Formats: sequence, C-alpha cells, structure tokens
Amino acid sequence: MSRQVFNAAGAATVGPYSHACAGGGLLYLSGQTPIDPSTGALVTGSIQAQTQQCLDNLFAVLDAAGLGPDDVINVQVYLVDMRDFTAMNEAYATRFAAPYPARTTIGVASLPLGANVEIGLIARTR
Ligand SMILES: C=C(N)C(=O)O
Repeated sequence: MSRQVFNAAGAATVGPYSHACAGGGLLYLSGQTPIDPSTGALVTGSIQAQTQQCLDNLFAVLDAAGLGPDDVINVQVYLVDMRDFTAMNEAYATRFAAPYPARTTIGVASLPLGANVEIGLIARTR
C-alpha cells in the first residue's frame, strides 16, 4: 500500500519529500521554511514575517488535507538564532489561538537555503 500524501500549491519543498504524510490517525507535515510559494523565493526581513510565511505554508498543506489550525496538536520550531525567540512567539501568536498546540523550539546551526526559521507540525486527522 502506498503512503497517503498531501501536497499543496501554497507551500514549498526544497528536496525529495512530500508536504505531508498521514498515518495512525495523524498527519505529519514536513518542515516549512519561509519560502513564498508565489515566487519560490525565501522571505527576507523580520523573523516575524518569516515565521508567518512558514505557518501560512503549513496551513495551506493542512487545508489540502481538509484540516485547519484547530487540528494541530504538536509544533516543532527550529531557530538559527535563539535571540529571535520572542519575535517568533509574537508572530506565532497571530496564527494560533489559545488553547495552543504543544510545541518544542530548538536552536540549530543552520537551515536549508539559509533560512532563519523552519516549522513542522503534527495534526490529528478527522
Ligand atoms: C525543509 C525540509 N523540510 C527538509 O529539507 O527536510
């Protein structure tokens, strides 16, 4: 049996993977870097703008699977510079409403394409 995968025009990939893969009642979304899918270019500028682009891309993938932000149960945030933590949180809070999903934020040495933030998530399926 092949994998049940989801891909969305409103998101990007930078390698050999799907935007999302379902299994065990969960939907696992690949990490999204802040690529604007309309241009294929990395969003530059504030960490807020980059964070919002990552989440917009992820929400496009959720939408392709018939899901939305309220279905998200776990989020992984990767930051190249942990000094961006507060600003990332500010942008993050514009895309999720309380009660928030569980989340882990990890500092990393570098990210694909020189991005400053990458976000992945897990959602429940219906
Ligand atoms: C950006 C990614 N999700 C990757 O390279 O795996």
